[in-house]
Amino acid sequence: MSDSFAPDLLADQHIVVTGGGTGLGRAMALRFADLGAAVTINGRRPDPLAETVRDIEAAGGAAEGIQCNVRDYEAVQAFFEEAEDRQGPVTRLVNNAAANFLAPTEDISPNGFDAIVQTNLYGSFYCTQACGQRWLERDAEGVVLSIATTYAETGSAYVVPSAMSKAGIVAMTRSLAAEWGSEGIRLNAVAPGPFPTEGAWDRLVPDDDLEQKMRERVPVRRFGEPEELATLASFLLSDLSAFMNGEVVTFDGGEALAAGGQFNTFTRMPRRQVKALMEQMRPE
Ligand SMILES: CCCCCCCCC/C=C/C(=O)SCCNC(=O)CCNC(=O)[C@H](O)C(C)(C)COP(=O)(O)OP(=O)(O)OC[C@H]1O[C@@H](n2cnc3c(N)ncnc32)[C@H](O)[C@@H]1OP(=O)(O)O
Ligand SMILES: NC(=O)C1=CN([C@@H]2O[C@H](COP(=O)(O)OP(=O)(O)OC[C@H]3O[C@@H](n4cnc5c(N)ncnc54)[C@H](OP(=O)(O)O)[C@@H]3O)[C@@H](O)[C@H]2O)C=CC1
Repeated sequence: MSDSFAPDLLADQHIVVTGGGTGLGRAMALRFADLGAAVTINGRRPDPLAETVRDIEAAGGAAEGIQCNVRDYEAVQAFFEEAEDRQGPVTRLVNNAAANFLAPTEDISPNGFDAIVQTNLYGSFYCTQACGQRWLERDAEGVVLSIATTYAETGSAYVVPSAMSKAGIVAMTRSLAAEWGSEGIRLNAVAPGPFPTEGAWDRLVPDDDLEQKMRERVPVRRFGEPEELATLASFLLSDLSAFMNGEVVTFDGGEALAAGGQFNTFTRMPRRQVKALMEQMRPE
């Protein structure tokens, strides 16, 4: 996808993307590197990290991949040490790593709840705190962008640990925007609608029929493309958005709003049919 950002929009930045080996994290890492940033990605599996680093380097960018489980506080500390040893001070963080599955809430085990909440909520806090500590100590500015979801606001059936932890990420974003704003540290979040990644689709989309129904929920009648999210994230990490702090940007083709309006269901019928129905109901 082409965009009209200056080619050096993110030059001089060292950007950490958690979970940057796959899906949306990978798309963001590729774009940030293309815009001049040095990128460090993490995740638990070495292969996706190596592949993404290889692709960034092949395109002329600078990237490092470091294995790390963001649920583990000590591992996160060691990750940031290693990232800075390799590519200098980290200046931007994207909290993207996440876990999710569809499950009836009454059936979720303590371990299942932990797997999701510790990755999403604890992992985002550990990484954000590690960056904040460094930036405050150095009197350096910094930006944190967290990937939330639209159901952090509304809640959603069958993904309760994810909804709880993403709501916590939004609360962290808003709280620290106030606490650290005066120190030159900004925090924002993006709430994406559906973006077909292997990680999300394998776990959240049971079959083609449901996929089609999910697509029809989106007013623009399509899913998002990871490159579109990468464009928005580049803007949010750059100085172009310097006055934006504590914001949650919904990026979903209008899906969340459309789900809320009680008569929006009519938009799934042919417009001509809707008009005919409404015409019948007009008083003589
Ligand atoms: C168009 C529409 C889309 C539209 C999309 C709309 C918006 C979606 C918004 C958000 C999207 C995303 O976050 S998408 C991100 C998706 N990506 C990921 O989830 C990547 C990371 N995920 C993972 O690593 C795994 O899937 C996960 C299970 C979470 C963790 O794996 P681990 O190896 O760490 O742990 P495991 O040992 O396998 O499992 C830990 C416990 O969880 C339980 N567990 C595992 N899977 C389970 C399941 N399906 N149901 C119940 N319980 C489960 C196990 O039984 C264990 O409990 P015990 O048996 O008690 O031990
Ligand atoms: N796709 C979508 O429709 C939507 C996605 N989102 C959000 O976008 C983000 C990216 O999701 P998406 O790209 O779709 O899915 P992916 O499954 O591709 O991305 C999740 C990434 O997080 C990494 N990860 C998971 N657990 C850990 C851990 N404990 N430590 C370190 N890394 C971890 C995974 O790597 P590994 O398994 O190797 O550790 C993987 O690279 C997530 O925050 C998700 O909640 C939000 C709304 C919609």
